Amino acid sequence: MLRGKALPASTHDQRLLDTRGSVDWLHQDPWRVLRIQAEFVEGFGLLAELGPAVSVFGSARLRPGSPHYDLAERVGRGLARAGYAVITGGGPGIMEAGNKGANEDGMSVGLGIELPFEQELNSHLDIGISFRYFFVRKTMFIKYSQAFVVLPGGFGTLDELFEALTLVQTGKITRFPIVLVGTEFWSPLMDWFRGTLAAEGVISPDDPDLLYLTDDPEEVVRMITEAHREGGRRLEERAALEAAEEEAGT
Ligand SMILES: CC(C)=CCNc1ncnc2c1ncn2[C@@H]1O[C@H](COP(=O)(O)O)[C@@H](O)[C@H]1O
Repeated sequence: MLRGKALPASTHDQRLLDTRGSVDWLHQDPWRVLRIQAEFVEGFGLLAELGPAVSVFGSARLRPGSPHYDLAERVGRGLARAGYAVITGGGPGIMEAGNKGANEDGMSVGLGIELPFEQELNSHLDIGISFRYFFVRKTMFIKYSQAFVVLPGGFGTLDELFEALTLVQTGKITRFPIVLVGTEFWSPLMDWFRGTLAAEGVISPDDPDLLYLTDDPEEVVRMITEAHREGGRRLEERAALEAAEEEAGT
């Protein structure tokens, strides 16, 4: 309820119907909420029936010919052949390589981001969506994939890695393997986790074990499928135990 001086100078109807007015309001936060909502609706709608999927992250800057590009392509192919859709940021570099590998044998998805410079989704996609908001896009990666594979990359890649790691560490997502590909690139980070973060007591000693580390695309697929199989088995065991307890009246 609004009274007296709190009353606005015009009504919602007036502002809707008066097309001659200023359009500054288009850029105000209440309107943005609807755009944000629209991005969620579009993303949820397009991805709802995707099936099992793995997100592949890595540098936008590495080009064909780089060993990491080649590795990402092989990872994408392996995941697709194992029945996983591959989701990337839809851009160039490692993202493009992951999509390219997946495209022939499975579903290839790109969740792009609007950037200050012109940027197109790569051409190896079955489903491509461009987001305005980073946080909406990040929700899609987490919601629609069951594992993250992280190849060498810069700040964008680290942001995606640390978000998933925090969600797993705090129990917000479970049965969610995170695989780092590129032992030479990632080992210094793992050493820092153990030698500094765990040693200083700012993470638990076993937190670094939340990450798998490998150079082998086949092992990436094996680690993910085994983690999912193991997680599924544990869920079934728990359900059976609960059913038995219920039957016994305990
Ligand atoms: C050439 C160039 C800089 C293009 C940027 N174009 C991009 N298009 C889509 N996703 C991106 C882009 N840049 C960063 N990202 C996101 O951040 C990660 C890569 O960032 P970086 O290059 O490691 O830090 C990707 O996994 C992706 O999800």
